[in-house]
Amino acid sequence: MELEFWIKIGTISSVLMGIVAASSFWLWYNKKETGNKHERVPKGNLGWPLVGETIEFIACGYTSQPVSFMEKRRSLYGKVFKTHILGTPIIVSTDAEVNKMVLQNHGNTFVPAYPKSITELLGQHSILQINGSLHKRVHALIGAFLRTPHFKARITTYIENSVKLSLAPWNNMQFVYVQDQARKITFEVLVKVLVSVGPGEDLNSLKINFEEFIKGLICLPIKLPGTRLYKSLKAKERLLEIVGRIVEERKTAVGNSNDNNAYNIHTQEKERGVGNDVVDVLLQESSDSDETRRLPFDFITGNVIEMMIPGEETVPMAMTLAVKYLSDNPVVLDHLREENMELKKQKMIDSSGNYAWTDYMVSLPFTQNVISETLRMANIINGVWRKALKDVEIKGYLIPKDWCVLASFISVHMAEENYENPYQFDPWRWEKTQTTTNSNSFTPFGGGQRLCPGLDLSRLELAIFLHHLVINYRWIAEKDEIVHFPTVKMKRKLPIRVTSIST
Ligand code: HEM
Repeated sequence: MELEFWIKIGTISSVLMGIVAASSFWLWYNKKETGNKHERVPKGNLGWPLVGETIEFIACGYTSQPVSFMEKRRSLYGKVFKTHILGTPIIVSTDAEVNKMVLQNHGNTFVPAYPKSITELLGQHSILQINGSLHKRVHALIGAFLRTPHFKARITTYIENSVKLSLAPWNNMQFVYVQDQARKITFEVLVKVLVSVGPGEDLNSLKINFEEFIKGLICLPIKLPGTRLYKSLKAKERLLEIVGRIVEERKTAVGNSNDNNAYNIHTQEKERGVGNDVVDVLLQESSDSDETRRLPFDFITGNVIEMMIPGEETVPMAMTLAVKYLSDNPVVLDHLREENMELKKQKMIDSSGNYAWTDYMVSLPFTQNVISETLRMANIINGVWRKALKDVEIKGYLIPKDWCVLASFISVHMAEENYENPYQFDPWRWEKTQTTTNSNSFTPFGGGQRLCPGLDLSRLELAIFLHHLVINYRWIAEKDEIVHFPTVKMKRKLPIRVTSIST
């Protein structure tokens, strides 16, 4: 009994000593960072040892105002401050100009920084992780391909068909769960863009395994059998197998149809991004006459899967939140319906009746404003993380080498100084000359070297979805809430009851 007592006392003392030692280190570290050269490091508080200010950060993510974590510190320390969240000390910028400088990344000072579980799952050649000239080249190839008239025409028709097919049975459903329906539509489109796989067995396997794969993006970075990370890595192996087989078949088919290898095309054509999907575009690069520039097979298969990550959750969440905001703002919905009914009428008069890319992207200005306003308020990607490769000074703030920076988009999008009544869903604000989608204060798709190449594709998908939704249906949304952590979601997947509009 006595021995047990002393063991307990011994254990408690060791734990206490550990806490004291960690706290002393922490105080020293905090002081070190604010002293001498680090006077110019932004002010702030690194919080508790190990956890820093993570608990408050996460707690705010579960409220209706996740930006309150940033706002509180901004009012205490200024627009750029330091904190310690999710296992790392970090400098947070809520300043549009500082964010711009970080994103522009002159002199390649900043590299993407992700939690360990994400880097484990991404693979070292992922477009999301690579830097320098290879990144520039791959980014430009994908961007150029997605801008080709050939791609725009094909994908417009494909998305239209996919949306119409998905919306058709809504009339017979008691509740439509918008979040699920939107996910189904957008995953099909994404897979079409990347590997041209249509509905069927391969699409189902890709969907099942991709869902398993992304569950591990935010988890404990332990790779033992049975752990979340391990299961996700296994799912990625299965994804690589499926995509690998498709890429192999494509290579063989092209090789058989043309002895000179159809992928060995003229450089100018490559720059124009000719091809039917991202696999085609990357395969063209794997046959470059300059051996040093050839993209290896693993690079192509890995990247096709990794490019699904930024596209898979973002577009369906934007669709879902657009429906949510429209349900809460009937005047906006009426105006949106009017504009889209008008286009429909015009198309019925027009002999072909077909819609083109420009119909959705140019001829529906109010719809595009609804999309901009949805992206501003939804903050589906609420900011990006970077790591400084050297000491860098921006607007008088010093970001020391090896520190992480969070360029917080949500803080800029929800600040009164940038948007009047920022919590009001007001698509008309985009008609005012000073509010433009090209400004530093509007960055839902990031900016600079890593500006989202799927920007126009996302706007197109959203416009097609909204068009066919509002011309065909009226709806009443059930009560639901937006959750902001770890990613933006609707608590109940946004159930709505629809009635069709008879024409
Ligand atoms: C509403 C929808 C979307 C939003 C809000 C969004 C947002 C973003 C943001 C903020 C970045 C920059 C990340 C960074 O700087 O580290 C990004 C990058 C990227 N996005 Fe999107 N995205 C969307 C849709 C898509 C789609 C549909 C695709 C697929 C074609 C896509 C593909 C990519 C890729 C490949 C990158 C990496 C670019 C690079 O690092 O060079 N995104 N996206």
